[in-house]
Amino acid sequence: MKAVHFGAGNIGRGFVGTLLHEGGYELVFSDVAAPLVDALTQAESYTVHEVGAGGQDRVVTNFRAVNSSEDPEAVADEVSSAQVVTTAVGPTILKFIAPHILAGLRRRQEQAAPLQIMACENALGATDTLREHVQELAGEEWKQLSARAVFANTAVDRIVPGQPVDGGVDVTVEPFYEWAIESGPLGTARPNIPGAHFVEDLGPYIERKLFTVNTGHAAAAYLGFRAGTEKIAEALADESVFAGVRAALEETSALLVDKHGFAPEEMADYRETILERFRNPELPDTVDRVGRQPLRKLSRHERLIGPAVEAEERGLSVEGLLAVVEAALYFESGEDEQTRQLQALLTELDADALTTEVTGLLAGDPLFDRVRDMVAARQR
Ligand SMILES: NC(=O)c1ccc[n+]([C@@H]2O[C@H](COP(=O)([O-])OP(=O)(O)OC[C@H]3O[C@@H](n4cnc5c(N)ncnc54)[C@H](O)[C@@H]3O)[C@@H](O)[C@H]2O)c1
Ligand SMILES: O=P(O)(O)OC[C@@H](O)[C@@H](O)[C@H](O)[C@H](O)CO
Repeated sequence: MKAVHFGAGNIGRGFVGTLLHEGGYELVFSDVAAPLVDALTQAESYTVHEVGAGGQDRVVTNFRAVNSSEDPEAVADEVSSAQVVTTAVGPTILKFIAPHILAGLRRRQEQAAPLQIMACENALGATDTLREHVQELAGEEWKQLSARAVFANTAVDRIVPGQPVDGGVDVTVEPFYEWAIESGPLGTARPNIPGAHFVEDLGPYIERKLFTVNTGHAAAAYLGFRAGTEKIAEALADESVFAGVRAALEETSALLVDKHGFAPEEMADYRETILERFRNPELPDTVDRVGRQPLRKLSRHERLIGPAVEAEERGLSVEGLLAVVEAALYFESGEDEQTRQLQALLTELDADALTTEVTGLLAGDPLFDRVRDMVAARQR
């Protein structure tokens, strides 16, 4: 069995690749970062160091790496004969993966079992997005090719911090992980991924993950940066940051209970586990990494504005979430391009235009006025 994984970065090596290896797949990493591809090509194994309570070292072997910029033909060949394709490249990069998948499907033998494709990104319906890109590229040809692949949405959860530049290909991760996969598209031929669970309706799971783990994380990063902290664990140790994270998460939990029927006690336990994970003192995670790409994180259906609008529409509290949105406007940490772009937009656009450009809210929408007022205050 062979799996091709696009994106050999933090979560690619530290989670997706690890579980595919443990599930018995021969692993082919595909990435565009030449030094990373070279390092993986030279390594016979790498070690995933789980740090924190219950953590152990796991060794990954039986992999190779291909540079998809330099050798797209080799990538198409690998995809054509794989059983599984996964991605962890970032939601905005999926459009660049689509041509490789299409090229692989064109070469795939017609009688082969359908290729199982799963995008492991922090976004709602990421695999659907990838399928739409492939389908759009294929045009009319999709009628012949569509039976050669199945596309299943997934929700993946494991905190994998940025790794030291000179740290080689080993990865430091937290011990916790969760991987939920939409079962419908796969039928009975499920991929062999240890610990993954298959669910009929992924919607509630991905929303619970994004609107708790990722909303809470964003809160820790944006409130933590304003409080002068660099590490996520340090941010949580600051009482006012902790209170702000907790307030935002109580609001998203109330929404998830109301919308999906999760039990309030189950949500309270889920929240506490997550706060404990954020506080892991051995995990070297930073506000830079967790707050990266604030334009994506502030967009209409993402982890802050998304749940805030739905909560407002249901008459639920949104004060904690709006406090995080406000803090995000002050985020200037790290080398990230979108962080620079947000600060530039704050000087270039007026408050109404910026609110719509960044959050997707239109004048008259719930919360537009409140967000616009926060933007205007930031610009004064
Ligand atoms: N790190 C985490 O804790 C975590 C957890 C769950 C989900 N995720 C999600 O996984 C995705 C990746 O996150 P990450 O933290 O591993 O980021 P990362 O930057 O460490 O890894 C991304 C990798 O993708 C590669 N890449 C970029 N463009 C590419 C292309 N066109 N083709 C192939 N590879 C390409 C990069 O070179 C890099 O190695 C994101 O969607 C993120 O939200 C991350
Ligand atoms: O990857 P992003 O930028 O969407 O979000 C940053 C972190 O919140 C995220 O990577 C978490 O560590 C991860 O989602 C935990 O499962």
